[in-house]
This record gives sequence, structure tokens and C-alpha cells, in this order.
Amino acid sequence: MILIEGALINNNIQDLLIEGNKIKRIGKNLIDKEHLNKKDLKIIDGKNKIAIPGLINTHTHIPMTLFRGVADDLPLMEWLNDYIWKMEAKLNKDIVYAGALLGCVEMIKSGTTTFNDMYFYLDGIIKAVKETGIRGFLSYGMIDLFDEEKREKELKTSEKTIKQIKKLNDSKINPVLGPHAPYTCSKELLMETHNMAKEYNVPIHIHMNETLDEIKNIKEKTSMRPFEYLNSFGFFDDVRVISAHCVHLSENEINIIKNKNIAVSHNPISNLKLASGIAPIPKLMDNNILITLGTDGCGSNNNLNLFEEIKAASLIHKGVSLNPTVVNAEDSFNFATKNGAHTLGLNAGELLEGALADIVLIDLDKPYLIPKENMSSHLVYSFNGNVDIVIIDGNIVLNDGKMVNIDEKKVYEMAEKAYFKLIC
Ligand SMILES: N[C@@H](CCSC[C@H]1O[C@@H](n2cnc3c(=O)[nH]cnc32)[C@H](O)[C@@H]1O)C(=O)O
Ligand SMILES: [Zn+2]
Repeated sequence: MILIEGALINNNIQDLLIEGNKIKRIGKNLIDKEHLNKKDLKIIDGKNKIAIPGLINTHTHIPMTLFRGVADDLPLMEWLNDYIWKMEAKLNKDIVYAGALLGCVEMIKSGTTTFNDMYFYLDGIIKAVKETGIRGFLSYGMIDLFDEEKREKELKTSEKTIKQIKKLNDSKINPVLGPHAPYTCSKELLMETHNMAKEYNVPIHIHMNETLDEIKNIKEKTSMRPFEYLNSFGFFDDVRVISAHCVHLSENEINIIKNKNIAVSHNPISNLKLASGIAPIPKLMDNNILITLGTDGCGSNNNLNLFEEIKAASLIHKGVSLNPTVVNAEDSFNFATKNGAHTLGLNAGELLEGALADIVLIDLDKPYLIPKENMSSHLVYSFNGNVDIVIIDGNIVLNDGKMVNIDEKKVYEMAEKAYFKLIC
């Protein structure tokens, strides 16, 4: 058992007891109250620290850490077609492993305990997830470009991946289906994905309405907007869909998102960087739509620090609406915690008895956290993501700012080498 003693937890200085992978008790003087024997405990001194639920990043392409800084200042289609997809053709399992490892380390060191990913060479990603101890929702990203042969291949790989992940029987690694987007996937692929999601009871992760161009493209082909088109063949029925981006939406599409309980992964920094636009988050919130946060890949962000996303989400909507009361600190912190957990069906996102022990501790002796009051404001508007202790599924994976299970230096060296293989 792990006991966090005397930390700031849910606005009170108190203790938190972890048993197995769950939070067992939260309260004052737990050693006495729970009749605990110190020698059975791993005690974490929580003095001068705040404990928060681990953050949940609902849209990543984790191995893309290797693409950090290689193709900046471009619009989406040019970025994908002329740069990213060309370099991705050189990837292999080992390069992906190196990029994923770097990504997992980066996420843990900035307080993320769960991520929802879409990529390929999943063997490499699974290996990195296992070695670092993070919680992953992993999908193989499918793109058929309307080619039947490619479609069959992509669907087969997805099905194989779901089976492979289920076989691992590791509650920290969960399968998801990842059709890339309506502009890269045929209707047949999307329909098959829907059936497979129901058959295997897994969620679907897809890019939706990221740019005006792709919406124009779908409208020309189908006379419908993307959400209307997918809805026309029941894509959203009886499955959990996490839609990344949702930047440009019509009233009717907002109604579909609301009525079909679709979760939105808001990626404000990637959308700003690729000049895709700004999602209508306050309007979606008015419609009680579940908003979560994602960084997207490091080719378009360029990091995985979800605290930056929390801050950006709370700022940009104030700026565009000329209204400082929209997306307040609590809203945006909930996007990255409670809402992410709810979307992925995780009993996490809040520090509660019985919830999963996915916990982040932050040392308060940092200039940007002083005065040590109004912490819920600091965490959104002032904190930079530099966390000290991370516990995932009841295991300490970051201690004193250092990775516990892995040699960070080796990860950085491996990633550097992998990068040079990509650009040569
Ligand atoms: N099996 C596919 C791979 C799809 S993985 C998911 C893809 O999403 C791409 N991607 C990353 N960020 C974005 C984004 O913001 N919008 C659209 N695609 C993205 C990423 O580069 C990767 O190619 C194939 O054969 O190419
Ligand atoms: Zn993406």
C-alpha cells in the first residue's frame, strides 16, 4: 500500500491511501484511523505538495514526437501530403518504438497518465506503454483512400490489433478503432469499422471537421456535411465515438453530436498552428456536449504537455468571444480530467475513494505557484506542467521528477538516432 501523507487534496490537507490500483481512503490521520502498520506502507511525504488526478490526453499520434519541428508553419493538407506522409513511409517498428517511448516519457513528466492514440506499428507503441507504465487507449489508424484492397488490409490489421491487445489482458492497455477521417476513408471502411466496434465493444477514434477544405470535399462528394454524411449510415449509433478537432460545425452537426452523445476532443494548439480555425467550444458546452482535450501529434503542436492545452482552451474562447467568463478554469481542468475519463469509460479523473490510483503530485515551491492559494487557478493559468511524482494504476512511475522504470537518457539517445534515420 502507498500512503500520501499530508498533501493538498481536494482543497484540504489530508492523506490518501492506495491499495492495489485504487484509491482506498482519503482523509486526515489515516495511519491511526485505518490502523495502518508503517512497515506495510510506502509513505510519500505530501507536505508542500498538491495531489491532482492524472491528466487524460484524448487525441495523440504518439510516435510523432520524432516529427517535432520538421515541418512547421504549413496548412494541414500540404503538411500531411508533402511532408508527414512522405516521412511516415520510412517508419518501422523500431523507429516507432523510439518515438513512442519519448512520447510516453514526455507525457508522464508533464502529468498525463492516460492517452488515446491513433497510429501504426502498434507493437512498438505497446512496448513503450508497457515499459513506461502509462495507461494507453490504442488504435491502428486506418486510411484506405477509397481503394478496396487497401480497405481490406486496413480492416484486417485493425481486427488483429484488437485481438492482440485483448489477449494482453492488461487493464492499462485498451483497444480502440481508428478510421482516420471521412476524407481518407471510404464509406465501406467506415461502416465495417462501426460493425467491428459493436462486435468487439470498443470505442471509435476519428478526425472530424478539422478544416474548411475537407468539409468542402465531403460536401462535393455527398451533398452533406461530414457529421451528416456519417450519420446517414448510422455510424454514431450504439457506439462510443471520440471525434478529434470538430473545428467547423453547422447547427445541424451540433445537434447530431448532442443527440448521438459523441465526445469531442478539442485540440486548440494544433488547430491554431495549422491555422485550421477555432472550435466553437462555448456553444458545444451550452449544448451539454462532453468536451475533452488533446494535443494531437508533435508535428502540429509541438509538444505533449496537456497543461498548455488546458491554458490555451481557457484563453482562446475568451479572446474570440470577447467574453472573459467562458471556459473558466474549472471547465478547462475538467476537460483534461473528469471528462476525458468519462469519455474513455475510466473510473478516474477525480481523486475519489474507489477510483483508479492515477495521481500526480506537484511540489508547490515553484515561483509560478506562489502565493500558495487559489491553486485551481494556478494549475490552469500559471503552471507549466513540471510535475514531481506520478502514480499510474497504483504504481509510482515518476519520482522526484525522474522516470522510475526507464533510463531517460537512453530514451533521448534512441530518439535522436531514430530521427536521423527518418530524415536521411
Ligand atoms: N494506416 C495509415 C496510417 C494512419 S495513422 C494516423 C495518421 O494521422 C496523421 N495525422 C496526424 N495529425 C493529424 C491531423 O491533425 N489531422 C489529420 N491527420 C493527422 C498521422 O500523420 C498519421 O498518418 C496509413 O497507411 O497511412
Ligand atoms: Zn490528429
